[in-house]
Amino acid sequence: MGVGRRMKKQGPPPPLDESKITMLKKGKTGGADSKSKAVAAKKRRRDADEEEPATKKVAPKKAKVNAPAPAPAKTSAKKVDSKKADKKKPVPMSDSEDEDEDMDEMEDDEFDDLDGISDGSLDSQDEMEGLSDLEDDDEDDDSVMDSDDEDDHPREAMFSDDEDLSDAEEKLTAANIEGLSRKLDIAREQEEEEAELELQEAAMQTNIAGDRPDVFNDQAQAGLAPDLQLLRQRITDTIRILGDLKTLGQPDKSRADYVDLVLNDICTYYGYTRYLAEKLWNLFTPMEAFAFFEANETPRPVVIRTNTLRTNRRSLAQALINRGVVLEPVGKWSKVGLQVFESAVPLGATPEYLAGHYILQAASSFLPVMALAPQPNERVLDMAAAPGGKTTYLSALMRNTGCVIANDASKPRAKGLIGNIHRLGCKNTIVTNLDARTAFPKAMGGFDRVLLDAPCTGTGVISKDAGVKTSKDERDFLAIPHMQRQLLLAAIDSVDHSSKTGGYLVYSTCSVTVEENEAVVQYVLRKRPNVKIVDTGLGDFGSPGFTNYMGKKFDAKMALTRRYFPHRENVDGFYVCKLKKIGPTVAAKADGTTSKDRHSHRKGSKADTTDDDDEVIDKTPIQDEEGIFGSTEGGSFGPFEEGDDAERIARAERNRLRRKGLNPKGVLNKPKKTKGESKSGEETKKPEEAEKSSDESKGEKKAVVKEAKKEEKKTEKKTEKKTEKKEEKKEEKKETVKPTKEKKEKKAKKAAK
Ligand SMILES: C[S@@+](CC[C@H](N)C(=O)[O-])C[C@H]1O[C@@H](n2cnc3c(N)ncnc32)[C@H](O)[C@@H]1O
Repeated sequence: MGVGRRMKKQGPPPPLDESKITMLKKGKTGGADSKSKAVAAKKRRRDADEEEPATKKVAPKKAKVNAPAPAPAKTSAKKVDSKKADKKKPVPMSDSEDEDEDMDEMEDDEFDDLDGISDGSLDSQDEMEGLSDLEDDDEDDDSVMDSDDEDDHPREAMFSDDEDLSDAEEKLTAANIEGLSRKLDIAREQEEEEAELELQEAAMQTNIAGDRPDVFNDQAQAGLAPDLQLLRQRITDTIRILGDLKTLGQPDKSRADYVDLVLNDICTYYGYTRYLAEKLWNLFTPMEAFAFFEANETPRPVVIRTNTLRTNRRSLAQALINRGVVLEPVGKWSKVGLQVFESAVPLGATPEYLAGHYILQAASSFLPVMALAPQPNERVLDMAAAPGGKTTYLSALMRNTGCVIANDASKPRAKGLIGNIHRLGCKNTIVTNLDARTAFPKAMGGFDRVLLDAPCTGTGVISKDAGVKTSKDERDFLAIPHMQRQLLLAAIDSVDHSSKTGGYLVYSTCSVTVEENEAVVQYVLRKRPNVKIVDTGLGDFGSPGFTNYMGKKFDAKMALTRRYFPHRENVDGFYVCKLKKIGPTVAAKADGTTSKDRHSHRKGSKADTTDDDDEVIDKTPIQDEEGIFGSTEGGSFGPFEEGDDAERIARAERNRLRRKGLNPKGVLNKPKKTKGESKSGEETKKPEEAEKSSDESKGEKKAVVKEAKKEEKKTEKKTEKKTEKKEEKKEEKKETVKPTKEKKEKKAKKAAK
């Protein structure tokens, strides 16, 4: 079965909904709620199984393997019906009333001084024709307000019932009946597929005594292209065996043998490098890893974000429906997202798009902004901002007040950023084009909040960019986390810990690897004890971050960080960590004395005179109820210094070349090619890849090569010295030989005489 057929079979992805999180999570994640979720999921499945007799049977996949007993399954029709019933359920009055009350309170307490601000947003709205539904706008404004104060009741704030959700859906249903019925058909098909998948899963989990499939004898005939269907079958068989190795495994084969086999098959079937396949495999149980690899083969749903600076979600939905777009609210977790199922018009060219009423934005990239929860009138830094999906959301949540500094190191990308800022009408935003590792907080500091949506390897967005499967190697997984650490340290130092409204920063990546997420956070916790991990306020959506991984322990609060996966939440793979700065960063001088906080530019403090060349290492002994923050007691992942990185990277580079059968000396000492000259073979990078890992990561790679060259030169010098010495010795020998020759000649002459 080819990739295309696989996709066809799976159909379009299901709508985004946190209630769809049913995947079992791996024990080794150490995630706080993973076990309970898994148990709940199992229980749901068991309950459903008891309620309903089997209506479908799984045919035996291979003659060789005994077919597992058919498990009872939920009928898809039932699922669809219950879904419909759910949809028709009105939002309980009490909830919405409560919410209104809450909002009133919030307005009174916190936003008394924002009259002018709402005027501002209405002004901009008035500019747009046909968008005069001020009541609606007020609702959306409220939605902006209640997304904050994460320290009080983050969950309620973020996941309170969406006041316009039920209304909007009713209207959408009436106006869009044909499209929605088509959508329901699609949903039904999907449910059927899901039911079948569940059956397959159940079949995989069935433990049949005496059934020991010999997957090792299934080797494809040498020299022939692999039969993808057989390969897939063997992957599922091997995963089943790994689930119960004792009963199903061959006595002479170890777990490592099976893992090796299935990893090779995954590489062949899905097209990953062995290095990346292994890295991703290690994040999950075998069964879940399979689900993850599968999910990477299908696109995520198309989502647009309503720009509340220009319109509100209800008006936007109506306008797009009139143009033949089939859509619905993205889920209760967002008040501005719309999931698009079908569109008769290109979404990037509608009049609403051009007027900046919405932006095409992956659902997962709403999350870091929601976690940061910027407040009106604050000063916010978006450190790596292009193309601006998150910047423009920040600006909207701040209702075009305060100031957002949107920075990006890439000039071409910064141009795209400016385009989006203009289109969406963000008037509180300034664009800078700086290397955030060194520019902040030197150029500017003292921000109330900082967002670092870091450049990453992109392992969370493989469905969008399949190139990641083969382009990311060991070098990238050393150089990119190195840059992420540098950026995050700069982000921390740019936050004003004494901000009255903030003092927060959010670190996010669209990658699922531990090196780029928990390990980076762990590193900065050690380097900056003046920050602590706090709740993201994103509720139960997503999974907790790893508190331990492959024997390495992280800070216990790492469970407060959130992970999102394509196969669990049907969103791009993503990581979100929220930090609170609780004290000043202190610069350590060479003589051991410390200077004052270097990030108080805003207040004109004299502390700004800190020597910028000093390495900033926070030595403030700040404690919380559990002891010193950032303590890595018992852990082994975090502590290492910048210098260590360079050495590790250089070593990895040499090893990589050797593994490829190349001579590191020859490759690394090659003279530099001039601009425009193409590089040879494996050194060539695709443009999109180059963009992803950014100019800066290229800089990192150059540094790697430089480092390696240094080492090579050292060894060259040594060998030169050795050969010099050898030659000297030879000369000496010659000289010692000469006199004996002369003596012999003299003797011979004498004898002749
Ligand atoms: C994941 S993207 C940001 C996406 C953006 N936040 C959004 O939502 O549209 C990472 C960005 O980091 C930028 N970048 C890479 N290295 C950087 C550095 N040293 N300083 C600032 N920006 C950098 C890249 O140019 C890229 O645009």
